[in-house]
Amino acid sequence: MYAIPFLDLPPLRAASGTVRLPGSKSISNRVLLLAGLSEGTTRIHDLLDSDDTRVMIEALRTLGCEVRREGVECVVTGLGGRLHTREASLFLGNAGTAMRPLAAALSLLAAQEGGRFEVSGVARMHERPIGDLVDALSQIGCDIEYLGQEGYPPLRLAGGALRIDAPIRVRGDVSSQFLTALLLALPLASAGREITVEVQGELISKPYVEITLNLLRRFGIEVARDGWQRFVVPADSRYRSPGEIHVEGDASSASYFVALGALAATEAAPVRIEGVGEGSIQGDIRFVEAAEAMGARVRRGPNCLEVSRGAWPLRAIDLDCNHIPDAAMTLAVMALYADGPCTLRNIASWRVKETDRIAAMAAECAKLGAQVEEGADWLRITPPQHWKPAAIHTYDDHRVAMCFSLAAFNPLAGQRVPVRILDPKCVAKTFPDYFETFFAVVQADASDVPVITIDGPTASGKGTLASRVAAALGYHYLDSGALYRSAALAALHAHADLADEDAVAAVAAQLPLRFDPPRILLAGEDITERIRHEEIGLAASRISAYPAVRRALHALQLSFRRAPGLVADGRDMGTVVFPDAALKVFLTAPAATRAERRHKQLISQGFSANIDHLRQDLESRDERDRNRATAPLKPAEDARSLDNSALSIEASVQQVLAWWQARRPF
Ligand SMILES: Nc1ncnc2c1ncn2[C@@H]1O[C@H](COP(=O)(O)OP(=O)(O)O)[C@@H](O)[C@H]1O
Ligand SMILES: Nc1ccn([C@H]2C[C@H](O)[C@@H](COP(=O)(O)OP(=O)(O)O)O2)c(=O)n1
Repeated sequence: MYAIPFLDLPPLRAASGTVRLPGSKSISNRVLLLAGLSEGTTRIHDLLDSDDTRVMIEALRTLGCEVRREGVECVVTGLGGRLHTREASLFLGNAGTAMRPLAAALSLLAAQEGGRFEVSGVARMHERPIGDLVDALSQIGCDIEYLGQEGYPPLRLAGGALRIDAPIRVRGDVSSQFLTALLLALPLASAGREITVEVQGELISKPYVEITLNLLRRFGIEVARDGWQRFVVPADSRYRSPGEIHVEGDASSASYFVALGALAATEAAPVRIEGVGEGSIQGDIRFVEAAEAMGARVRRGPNCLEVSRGAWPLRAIDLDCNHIPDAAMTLAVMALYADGPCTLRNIASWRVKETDRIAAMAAECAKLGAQVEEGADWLRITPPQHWKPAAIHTYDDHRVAMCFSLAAFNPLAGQRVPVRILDPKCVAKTFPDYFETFFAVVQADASDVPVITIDGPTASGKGTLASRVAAALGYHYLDSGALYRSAALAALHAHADLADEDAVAAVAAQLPLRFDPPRILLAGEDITERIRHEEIGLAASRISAYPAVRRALHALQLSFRRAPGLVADGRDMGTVVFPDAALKVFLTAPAATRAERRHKQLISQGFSANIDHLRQDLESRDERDRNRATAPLKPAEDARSLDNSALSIEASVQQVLAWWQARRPF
C-alpha cells in the first residue's frame, strides 16, 4: 500500500493482463454480521481485508464473537442471536456497511435483553445521515439517543421495550442501507411474530437490497417481498450458518479495470478480471452494460470478464445511474474520453457517501480541464480540450482515488500529462493493493516514466538516499551496484577468471537474478547479505571496468524503468544509463567521512572491519571507478551536487524531494 502523501502517475498508453479482484465490501461486511449473529461457526473464503472489514471484525470481537484468520480464510463463531456483552463502545471508522446494520442489531438486542451500546466513527461518519434508520427503530420501541448532532452518529443504544404491532416504515430514497440494516437485524426480534417493513418513497440502489436478501437466504432466512415496497421477515426466523461461504470479487472495484480495458486494451491482449462474471449477485456488475454502451468490448465468463477497446473515442452517454451508484463514478472519468458531453442522472445518494461525491467528481474533473455542470442529483462532463496536469484531491474517498488513476491515459486523447493522486492510501477502505494491481497491468512509454538518478563514490550514502526517495514517491528502486556485485559473485561461483573480460561478461549476460525487494536472489539463493562483503565490492569494482560487462547489464537496468517511476543509484546512472533522467544528483562526502560510515555500517551488520584498510580500499576503488575508460564515475553535466557530509539522512532526502517537487508541473 502507498502510505505516502501523493502518488504521481506518468502518462499511460496501454493496458493488458490479469487482475484478481479483492472480495466485495458489501458482501464481506454482511456475511461477517450474519455469521456473527448465527449459532455455530462460519468459514468465510475470500473475505476482503480492508479498513471497513477490519472495523466490523473488531466490533464483532468486542461483542464476544470469536473471529480467527486462518490464512486467507476467516472463521467466525457467532453469538447465536443473543448478547454476550451488555455494554460496549464500538468505533466504526467510516464504514457505513458496519454502522447501519450494527446500530440496528444492537438497538433490537438492547431493547429485548437490556444493554447499552455506543457506536461512533470518524468525523465524516458523523456527517452521514442515520436519522431514517433511527426513526424506524424508535417506532418499535428502541431507545436511541443522538450523542452529537440530531440525525447523525454517534448514537447511544440504550435499551427500550419492543412493540411491533404494525408494519415498520422506513425511507428508501436516501440510502438503501437503512432498509438493509433492518432486514439484516429484524430476525432477532421475530420470535412469535412476523415482521413487515414498508418502504416510503422510491427505493434507491435496489441491487444492494437484493444482495441482502440473497445473503439472508444463505443464512436460512427467507424474506418475502412484494415489489420493492413491502418486505416480510417470517416469524421465528433464526440465523443458521451455512458452514462455509465464498465472497465474490468486488464488482464496484471491477469497474476500474473494465474501464481500463475499454480505454487501453486490444482484443488480442485484453484486461482479464477474475472474481466476478456472469451470475454475480452484485448490482454493480451492471456497470459492464454502461461500459459497453460507451464502447467497451466485453467477454463474460462464469467468474471472469475480459475487456478491450471497442469504439474510440468512447461514445457519450446520458444514463440513469441509480442501479449502479458506486460504479457510476467510474463513468464520470470515462466521460473524459468520450465523443461529447456525458450526463449521469439520479445520483443524489452520491452526496451522502464517503464525501459529497458529485461535488468531488465535478471539482476534480474540472481540474483536468473538463467542463462540468452539476445539479442536485446529476452531473454532466464535457471532455477537456486541453488536459492539465492536476493534483487530484481524494477527500478520504477510496473511489475518487481509484477513478482518477484512469485520467493518466490522456495520451490516448492526444495529451501527455502526469496525474497526481493525493493521499493514495485512502484506497485501503476497499482495495488496499489497488495501485500495485493497477501498475501490474498498465504500460507507459519508457520516455514518459520519470527517473531520478543518484550517482556518487562508494559509501557516499547513495543507496540509503535513493531507496528512501523511492519509498517517499512510491517509485521503483534500482541499486545498480547490486547488479555489478551480483555479477561478480556469480563469476566467482562459476570459477571464471576475473581478469578474463569475455568470461565475466558471459556470466553477466545470463544472470539468473530475481528481485523481491529488499531481497536479491541468484538462481534462487538469497544473496542479499553476501554481496555486501567488501571483497565482493572490490571484485565488482574490478569487473565493472569491462565494457563488455557493462553492455551485458545495460538492458537489465533499463527494464527497471516502469510506471510509476524509478530512482536509480550507481556510478553512471545519469551519464550513461538514463541520460534523459528528469533529476540527476551527484552525491559526495570526503573519503574520511565515507570510510567512517562504511566502518560503522559493517560493524553494525556484524562484520569485522579496519577503518584504515577500509579507507585505502575506498580510495583505490574511487580511483579505479573515476579513471576507467567506460562510464567513469563523474557527475553528469546537468547533475546537482550534494555534499552530505554535514547533512543527516533525512535532510538529504528532503533536499532531493524539494528539487524533485520544483520540477513537477503540479
Ligand atoms: N547523509 C548521511 N549522513 C550520515 N550517514 C549516512 C548518510 N547517508 C548514508 N549514511 C550512512 O552511510 C552508510 C553507507 O551508505 P550507503 O547508502 O550504503 O552508501 P552507498 O550506497 O553510497 O555505498 C550507511 O550506513 C548509511 O546509513
Ligand atoms: N552504476 C554502477 C554501479 C556500480 N558500479 C561498480 C562500481 C562499484 O565499485 C561497484 C559496487 O557498487 P556499489 O554501488 O554497490 O558500491 P558501494 O556500495 O558504493 O561501495 O560496482 C558501476 O561501475 N556502475
